[in-house]
Amino acid sequence: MIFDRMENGDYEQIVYCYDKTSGLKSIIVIHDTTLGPALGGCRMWDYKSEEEALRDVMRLAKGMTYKNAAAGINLGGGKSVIIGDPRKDKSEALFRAFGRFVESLNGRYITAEDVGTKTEDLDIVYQETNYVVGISESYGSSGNPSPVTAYGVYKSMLRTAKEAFGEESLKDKTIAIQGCGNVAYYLCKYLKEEGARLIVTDILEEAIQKFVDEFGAERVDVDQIYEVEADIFCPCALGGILNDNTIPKLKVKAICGSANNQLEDIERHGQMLEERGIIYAPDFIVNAGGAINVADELSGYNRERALSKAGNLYNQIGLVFEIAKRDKITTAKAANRMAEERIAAIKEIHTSFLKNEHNVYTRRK
Ligand SMILES: NC(=O)C1=CN([C@@H]2O[C@H](COP(=O)(O)OP(=O)(O)OC[C@H]3O[C@@H](n4cnc5c(N)ncnc54)[C@H](O)[C@@H]3O)[C@@H](O)[C@H]2O)C=CC1
Ligand SMILES: O=C(O)CCC(=O)C(=O)O
Repeated sequence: MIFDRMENGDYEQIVYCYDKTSGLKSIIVIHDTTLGPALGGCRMWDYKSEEEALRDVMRLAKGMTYKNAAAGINLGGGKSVIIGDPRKDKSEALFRAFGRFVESLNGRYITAEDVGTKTEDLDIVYQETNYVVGISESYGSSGNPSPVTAYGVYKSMLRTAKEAFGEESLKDKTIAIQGCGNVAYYLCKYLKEEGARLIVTDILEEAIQKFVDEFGAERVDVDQIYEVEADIFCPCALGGILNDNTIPKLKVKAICGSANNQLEDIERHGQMLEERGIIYAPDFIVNAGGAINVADELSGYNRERALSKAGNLYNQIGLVFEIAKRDKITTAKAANRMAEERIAAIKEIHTSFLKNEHNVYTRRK
């Protein structure tokens, strides 16, 4: 069955990694390496089943192919998951064991952070492999990608507001934020400065409290976030949250957030949003700042350059809105089209033989 799923989604490689002593159970998925080695973070989550973990990592890996392609990054798409509770199951041995499996792929997969993993975890991974980005700045790396991701989300939200409300200001706009984590935190700094009103939720009480205290945000229960009266819904937690149950509840004019894979079904739920007159800013365009930031490391990290490229997501989102209107398709489809066209074009120029094939990884200083 797994080969059927790989064939249907055009996946290159799935690697199951197990280490008895550390208890590591991890899945690394390489979706597509047309543009270069597969880049994507490592998520640590307490999945209820192996199937749930596999489904998540396959969706995330494919999303990275599209994200990197649309953002103009010369890298393919991959992702990994570690099955376990990030609050209880982390250890040095676990992350070193994971690092050894990443190393065994010899550069076909480059890991980074995602939900449940942090810069300090990746510093441990770095003990075993060079194929890791977003480690501590003291190693000459780019550090935590979340501030740059948040900047890209903020710029994308300005462009989305222009599309939805006719002006790019977020002043006095109400933003409903799902997930009070890393990206949401840095994003809220911008939103607060703009004079937006914030409504937040999280499954963790302490995470919410920080946003209430620091940003004066209003809190709601986890399920209420879909029903609040707001201008923009900003998903910053996990994926699959725009679905048959939630879309009919939404009372917003636009959606723009950092979470990966927000639409449970790209075709159907993209269409449902369109029919409800809700402007959807496709997730993998909006949240590409993180990938842009860590990918920049591979050519000798420069913060200003990374921020400037993340800021350009304002224009990228604008382009997606234009393509959607021009081709009379949903914004979700327009974003996919943009990525697919770039991959197809680059594949074409890769047909001729080059002795020293240019490898982006070797450019790292
Ligand atoms: N950190 C980065 O630079 C990037 C993050 N992303 C995506 O953005 C999203 C957020 O990432 P981070 O802020 O780094 O993660 P994080 O782990 O710091 O924050 C996620 C927050 O969501 C909360 N959460 C989980 N399930 C929830 C639910 N059902 N309802 C409400 N809250 C819930 C968690 O308790 C946590 O506080 C993820 O989907 C991630 O894949 C995408 C690109 C880059
Ligand atoms: O932002 C990162 O940490 C690396 C890229 C990634 O995994 C993502 O954008 O989801």
